[in-house]
Amino acid sequence: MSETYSYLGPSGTFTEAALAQVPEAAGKPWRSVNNVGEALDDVVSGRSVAAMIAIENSIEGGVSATQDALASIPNLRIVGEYLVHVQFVLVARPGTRLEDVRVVNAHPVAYAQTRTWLDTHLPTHGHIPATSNVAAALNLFENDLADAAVAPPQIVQHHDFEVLASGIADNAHAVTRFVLVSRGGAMPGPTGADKTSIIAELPEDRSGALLELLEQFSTRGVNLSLLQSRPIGDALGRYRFVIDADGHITDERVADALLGVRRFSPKIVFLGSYPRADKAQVQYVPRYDNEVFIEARDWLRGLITGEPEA
Ligand SMILES: O=C(O)C(=O)C[C@]1(C(=O)O)C=C[C@@H](O)C=C1
Repeated sequence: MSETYSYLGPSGTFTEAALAQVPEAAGKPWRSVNNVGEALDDVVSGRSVAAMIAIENSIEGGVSATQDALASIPNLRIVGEYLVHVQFVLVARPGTRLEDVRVVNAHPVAYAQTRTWLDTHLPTHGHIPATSNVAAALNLFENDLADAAVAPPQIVQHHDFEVLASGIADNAHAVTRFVLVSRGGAMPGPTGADKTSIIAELPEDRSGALLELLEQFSTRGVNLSLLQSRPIGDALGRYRFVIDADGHITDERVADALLGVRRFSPKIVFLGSYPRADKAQVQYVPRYDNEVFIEARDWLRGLITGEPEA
């Protein structure tokens, strides 16, 4: 079985920094890929044991390519979550001045996080998208399609770039959330500080369907940390919902909520239960404790089997 880990390269990306946080990946082969689809294809085909992919940025929101791929490729599991503080510099070929810059090469998510700075300092610039932040910078040495690139600050440690500006991110505290994705079957055990991710569709033409979806969680005391709609893509006005819920599928309240969603949603994709990156213990009120669900089930079973009530 493959021991390779796939990540968005080339070496030096934030995705690589996220993979460096995975103890099991240390000393194993790492494969640099060009996009999320290629990374997930490595996992599906068995070429890699897992892939690290960006799923959300604190400024730009959900990475739609990732969310859509996870919604449509069956049998994948998120097995871990990792956070990376992202910062950006504007680099160029040696000798370039800021006033020479007409076209900027940048990964779309990085571009969205540096827009205010770029619009202020280069109000007439054009933008060419790159496959990653590091690729954006290295492209400057490959061709002259762009004059500058948005790149991670560490890039200058390995390459001879002119740094035109530092700290160009719109928010100095931006964080990108990454997930490690493996094939179905893999599931880390509960730690008390877990997250469960699903993608669910709503029954069509039913008023209050979104409220009904949310009620499945609220009536079991399950907090949601992410709720995002993505177009299904087959018609205008049709959406699926990407949901992160606090807790592990083996927590009774989470399992019960998922059963509720399953009964009501025409399509639900279970993406996995995995430890939270921030290791924050899940908070819930005692009436949603495992024991309360178990006691209620035992009571019901007793009623059905005719056991005398205690
Ligand atoms: O990993 C990288 O460095 C990337 O270029 C990718 C990526 C992304 O896919 O969202 C990762 C983090 C940054 O927020 C911007 C871009």
